[in-house]
Amino acid sequence: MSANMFKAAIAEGRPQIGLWQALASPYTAEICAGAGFDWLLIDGEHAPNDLPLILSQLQAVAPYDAEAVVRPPVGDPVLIKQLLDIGVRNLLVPMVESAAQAELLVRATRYPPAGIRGVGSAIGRASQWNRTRNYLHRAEEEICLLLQVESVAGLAAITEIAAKDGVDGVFIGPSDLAAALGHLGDPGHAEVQKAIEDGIAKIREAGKAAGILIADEALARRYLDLGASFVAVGTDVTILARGAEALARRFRSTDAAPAAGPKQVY
Ligand SMILES: O=C(O)C(=O)C[C@H](O)[C@@H](O)CO
Repeated sequence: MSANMFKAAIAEGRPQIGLWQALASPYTAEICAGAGFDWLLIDGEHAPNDLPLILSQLQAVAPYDAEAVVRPPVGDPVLIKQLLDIGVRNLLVPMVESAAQAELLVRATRYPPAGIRGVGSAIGRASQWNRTRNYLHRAEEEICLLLQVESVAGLAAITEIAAKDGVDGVFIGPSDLAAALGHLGDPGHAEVQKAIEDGIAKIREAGKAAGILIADEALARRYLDLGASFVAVGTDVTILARGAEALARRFRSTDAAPAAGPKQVY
């Protein structure tokens, strides 16, 4: 079993720069895997990713240095079992709000007696279908569990969540946190920024890795300076959408009507 270099790097505080994957495509995931990022977040919460599609993206990224981090739509131990069995080694679990929830999520990543992960390594990609020697007793050391704090309750419990044995890092979700603090759509609001910076400090005080997703370069560098060690700095969707729009504008005559957006069919 190869060592999880991403887990080791964030444990040592070595910055890991990531890119969000929301196009739900192994083809674009492979393009991004060769772009030079340390990690790619395969989003099962807000992108149309199901288990087979996540598997195909894991396989597409596997030959590259970029480490895949997968976000399930919810912190469900059954779904976590399935993700671990297809070979996910790094989990980012959304909306964690208590130490008790963190404890359950740690147990979901561990086999008995330490945890509740069901044993299916014989038919799982994670063990290379039992080609990996002693997988059952070694799996835990290479699994990286990252929990998201992005609500008022989560902020109140951030120290206890971060301190939990088995939690490798805490990610602050700026969009949901802004909404929770009454600033929907405005993660740059001073109150949100203070909560983020206080949160990073508390995660670091607990001796754990702090992470975030922020497309603003100045803020990303600010958080890295504050000690965040897994920072996603953009999304594949945004790169494609804004890049395509900018290119189209370069060739559209200035008096042409602006491109019509999609009919509101949803
Ligand atoms: O709350 C957040 O911000 C996140 O958790 C990241 C977002 O969910 C991501 O989808 C980008 O908007």
